[in-house]
Amino acid sequence: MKRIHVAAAVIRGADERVLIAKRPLDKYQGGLWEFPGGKVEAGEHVEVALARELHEELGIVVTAAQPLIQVRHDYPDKQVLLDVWEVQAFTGEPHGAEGQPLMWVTADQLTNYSFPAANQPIVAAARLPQRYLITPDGVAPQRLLDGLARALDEGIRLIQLRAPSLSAVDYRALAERALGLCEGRAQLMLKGPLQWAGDYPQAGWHLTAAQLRQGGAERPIPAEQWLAASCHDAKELELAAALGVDFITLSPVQVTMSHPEASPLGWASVADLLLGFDRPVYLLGGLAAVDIPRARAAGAQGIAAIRAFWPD
Ligand SMILES: Nc1nc2c([nH]c(=O)n2[C@@H]2O[C@H](COP(=O)(O)OP(=O)(O)OP(=O)(O)O)[C@@H](O)[C@H]2O)c(=O)[nH]1
Ligand SMILES: [Mg+2]
Repeated sequence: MKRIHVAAAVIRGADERVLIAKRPLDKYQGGLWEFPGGKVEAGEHVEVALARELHEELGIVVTAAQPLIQVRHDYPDKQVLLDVWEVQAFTGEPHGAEGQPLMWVTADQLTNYSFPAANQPIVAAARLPQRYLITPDGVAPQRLLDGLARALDEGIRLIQLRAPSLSAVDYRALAERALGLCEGRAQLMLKGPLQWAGDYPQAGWHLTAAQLRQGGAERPIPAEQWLAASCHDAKELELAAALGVDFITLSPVQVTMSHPEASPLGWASVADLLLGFDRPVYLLGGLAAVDIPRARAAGAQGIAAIRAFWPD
């Protein structure tokens, strides 16, 4: 069976809301919500197809778009490659040119709508920012919380509380305070034994590669809690996908000050590793905000960093 190449769009409105459309009842998967788009024609460039489909279905003209995520999915009767782009700017007022109902929803509200089975990673990608801040280790708790507050002011929306030099008791106390600070403003990811995850329903859990390698065959925490993992090679990507994580970090892309001994993957092998991996990926290791476009072009969600995103 030939895989059908589909161009689809996460369209951001002025208030960061996302446009979704209801598939007509007489179509394949009719009645489910979708990200507007359609099939790429033979020989057509995907960006051209995206612009054409959005003009046909919504009457808008795309003026700025960048790749968000690629998802391969096998339905019982067809195989699709969903090539999803984030549309940041367009002209015209979207309307359902084919009579399909439209809705603008916040990214977090996307989880309240029924999408085709292939869409789960797309919804995750639409909800996640481009920057993932990892906190520096060895910073006194009050200074760390002050830094976090400033990072939030600077627009950081996803944070991993990493403090390997703290005792379990001190880490948990810090986690409580950091959660209070992040409430309603950012998603906090915690690290540590999985048994702790139930104590922090607002937090996500970020697994180490060692936890991933020990892990079973089932997602260890509820779907409402974000689950992430640190990956370094093809084997760990495979384990992360099998466990059903929502997103990963892939490192080290370049040599970094925090892990000078690790040999870097380099951009070429990063792009190879990401081909066919259908969950949001943050590239990590010696990267900064200027590398985000390159990360996107390589198929990643964005960049994870300590130094580059810590407001010191
Ligand atoms: N546009 C779009 N298609 C999706 C999504 N998720 C998903 O599985 N698909 C699948 O990808 C394919 C896209 O086809 P489509 O029906 O939009 O194609 P099209 O606009 O060219 O329409 P037509 O060929 O039916 O006239 C369908 O098999 C659809 O089920 C999504 O979020 N958006
Ligand atoms: Mg369509």
